[in-house]
Amino acid sequence: MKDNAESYVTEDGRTIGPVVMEMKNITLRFGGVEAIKDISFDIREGEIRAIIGPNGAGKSSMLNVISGFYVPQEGEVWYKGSVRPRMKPFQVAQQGIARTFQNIALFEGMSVLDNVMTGRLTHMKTGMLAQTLWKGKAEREEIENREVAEQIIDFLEIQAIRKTPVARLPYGLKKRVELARALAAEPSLLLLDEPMAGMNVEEKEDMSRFILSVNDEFGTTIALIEHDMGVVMDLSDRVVVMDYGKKIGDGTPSDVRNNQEVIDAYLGVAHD
Ligand SMILES: Nc1ncnc2c1ncn2[C@@H]1O[C@H](COP(=O)(O)OP(=O)(O)OP(=O)(O)O)[C@@H](O)[C@H]1O
Repeated sequence: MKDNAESYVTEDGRTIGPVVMEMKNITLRFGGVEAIKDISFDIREGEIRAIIGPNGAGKSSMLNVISGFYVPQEGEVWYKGSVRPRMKPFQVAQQGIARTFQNIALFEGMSVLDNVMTGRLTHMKTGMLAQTLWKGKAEREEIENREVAEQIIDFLEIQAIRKTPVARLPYGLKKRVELARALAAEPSLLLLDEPMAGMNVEEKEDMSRFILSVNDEFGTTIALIEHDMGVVMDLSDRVVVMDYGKKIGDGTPSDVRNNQEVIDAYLGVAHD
């Protein structure tokens, strides 16, 4: 077990830094339903951390706690060394956290480029009044933001569709545009909500490759939730497994794969 402040180098030569986020004894209820039951785990800088589990395990609820959208009734979320208070979405973005959604949340009528540009909003310092008064400054800022958006479009290999309205794209490409928009915010922590859901094998392979490249090239810490155990095993450094709101496994993919409780949960073994 490594110390929280310690960095280490993985077998494939990537550096995993100290703990950036710590979930401490999180319990989340919706009325009488306990969606998360006293769960603790951490996320280290630079790692790919997956949260997996069968239907209704509590993964989406957990991602919403990580993103600050839900505030748990019990427990604390520590981020970059302090307890995180209740936050508004723009404050979450200012903390360097960006996310994608399971049910794609893009502006369908807008082009790919314009959608990616919306990811730059937190970086735009010039307000509406200032834009009128200092046109030159606003224009410079627009050019800078556009350059970042174009770089991300190149990185995710979607140049050919940059002017295409999102509504016309197949599902797999829409997911990639969502990833591009999240990356445009230049997050230090990227949250992915079932990034491979509904994809065919080829699209899943592409998405896996891009997730690995984002982590490798930009050093972005990635936390993702996924229903399908297989797809995240090759991708993740560490995996949390949830079932019925509880944590039933936490460790490297091989630790988790050999955990009998995890095997039972995925095979649908009856609970006492
Ligand atoms: N907004 C809500 N109001 C009431 N109950 C909720 C709400 N969100 C989730 N739940 C309940 O909490 C439990 C966990 O749901 P959650 O969506 O977090 O699981 P999940 O692992 O993401 O499932 P799936 O893989 O099917 O998306 C379920 O029993 C669900 O019905």
